Amino acid sequence: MSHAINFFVSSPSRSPASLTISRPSAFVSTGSLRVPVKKSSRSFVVKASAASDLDESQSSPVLVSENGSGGVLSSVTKEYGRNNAVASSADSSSIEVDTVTEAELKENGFRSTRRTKLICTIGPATCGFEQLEALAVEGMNVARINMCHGTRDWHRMVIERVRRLNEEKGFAVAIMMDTEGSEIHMGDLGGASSAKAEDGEIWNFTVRAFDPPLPERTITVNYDGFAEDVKVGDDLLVDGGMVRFEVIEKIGPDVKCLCTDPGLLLPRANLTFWRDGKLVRERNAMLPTISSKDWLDIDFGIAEGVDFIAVSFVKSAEVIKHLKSYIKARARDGDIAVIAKIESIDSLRNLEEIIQASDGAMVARGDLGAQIPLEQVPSEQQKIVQLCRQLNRPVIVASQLLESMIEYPIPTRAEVADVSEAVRQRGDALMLSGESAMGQFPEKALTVLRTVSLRIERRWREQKRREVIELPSIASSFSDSISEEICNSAAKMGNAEKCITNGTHPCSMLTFL
Ligand SMILES: Nc1ncnc2c1ncn2[C@@H]1O[C@H](COP(=O)(O)OP(=O)(O)O)[C@@H](O)[C@H]1O
Ligand SMILES: C=C(OP(=O)(O)O)C(=O)O
Ligand SMILES: [K+]
Ligand SMILES: [Mg+2]
Repeated sequence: MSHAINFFVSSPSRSPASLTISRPSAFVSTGSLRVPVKKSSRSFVVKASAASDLDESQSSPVLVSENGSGGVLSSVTKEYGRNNAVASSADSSSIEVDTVTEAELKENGFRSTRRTKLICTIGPATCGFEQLEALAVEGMNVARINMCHGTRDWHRMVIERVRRLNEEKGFAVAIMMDTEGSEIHMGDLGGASSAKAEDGEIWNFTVRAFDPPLPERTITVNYDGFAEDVKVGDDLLVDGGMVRFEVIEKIGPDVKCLCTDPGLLLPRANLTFWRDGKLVRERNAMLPTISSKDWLDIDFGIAEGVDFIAVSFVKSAEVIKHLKSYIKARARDGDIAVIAKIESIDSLRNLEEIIQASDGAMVARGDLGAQIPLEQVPSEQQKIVQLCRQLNRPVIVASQLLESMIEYPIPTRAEVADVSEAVRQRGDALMLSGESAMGQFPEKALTVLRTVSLRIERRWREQKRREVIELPSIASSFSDSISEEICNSAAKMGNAEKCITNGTHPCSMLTFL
């Protein structure tokens, strides 16, 4: 048994448009959840329905035109005209399309079969209307805004642009708001976009507040207990170990640290400290998952009608349940899907109940890799993805999928293998972070995600065609079992025949004769 979870974004001008996240599961579907988007009276539906995820007619995202006929976004290629948002089709009910390239249009006959959804973190590199449109054309399904960065006015501007893109150009891009969470992190570097820490340099980590500019080699820390909690000899990991320091001296609110692994410091990067090879987490465990600032951001998200709220550093199911009832009481026309970010040891400990309580989960590998040994991250990813599939929850694989593309136009082969693996595991969505927020090649990175996803998905379909059908025996009498054998043989031969027409070696048919 398999089924699909559909993400619909319907707009008054062109409704309903839907995005489908589909995946097989041994479990029966759970029903549907309708979420309103107030400003544009757009609605968002998470709906489960019976469908095979390898069935092209069921698994592809759908954009449907005003009159209900299937259509394709004309803005995807110059050839199809940018102003006319929807093209008509002969068979209105069966055409299912996504944003597609011209090549895909030709190859698939106006049908995109991509089931893996693509999420882009929006930042300075992609917040312009045209940049957002370029991402939508490349296949962005969800725009993510990270409340760790930027002001609410900035995020509102991005939300308005995405809504305008949907209304004017016919896209169906959803909005995901990601909470800051109350983990320990650095300040904003006094306005600098980054700072380089070199091997052997001494930096001052302090809880004192400064007016910009900051004194040289100074990092402010958001957590008052920081200087108290660290000890001389502790390792201080920035952004999950991208830069590493050793604590060498404590002077009141200042902590002097020696850079032992050089690298680029980014504003508001996360900080973790390790003692004797173990993460120090006593204080972290006491911090609330949703801080008072996060609650204000959540109110903002509800007022703006975001489609998803991703909760950072979830520790238990309780916080998800609390947030869901909070949203239910406040969101006017419905609901907002709550995504649990799995990025801490606590979330791994309470994984099943957290996923059960959530509408979906994110494997947030960036911070997860700072909390557990790096070599454990791939197996945890696999476990989370599998569990989400069993529990019928969509799952996002996030962080560093194409990290090198922040600077370079092509990915490393290892990155391509990582993306392929996430799709092969049947992750429902892949997410770009720095690659799209502040990288030099956001569109190219998205193209890599799209093409790799399509390639792996095509492979499943080919494999599926070759699969030997296992048909359970259900006959209760001798004559029924004869009928059953005949039917089973016919089904197997039909399947084998399909293999031949698809180029499979005819010898494979022998198995069925
Ligand atoms: N709204 C924003 N304004 C400015 N910079 C941003 C914004 N969103 C993201 N960025 C930049 O992109 C980087 C990667 O984004 P993301 O992964 O969402 O954040 P983080 O690295 O804090 O987890 C951030 O470190 C930050 O430098
Ligand atoms: C997605 C993640 O969270 P954020 O980018 O908000 O730190 C992560 O840690 O992998
Ligand atoms: K965040
Ligand atoms: Mg994180």
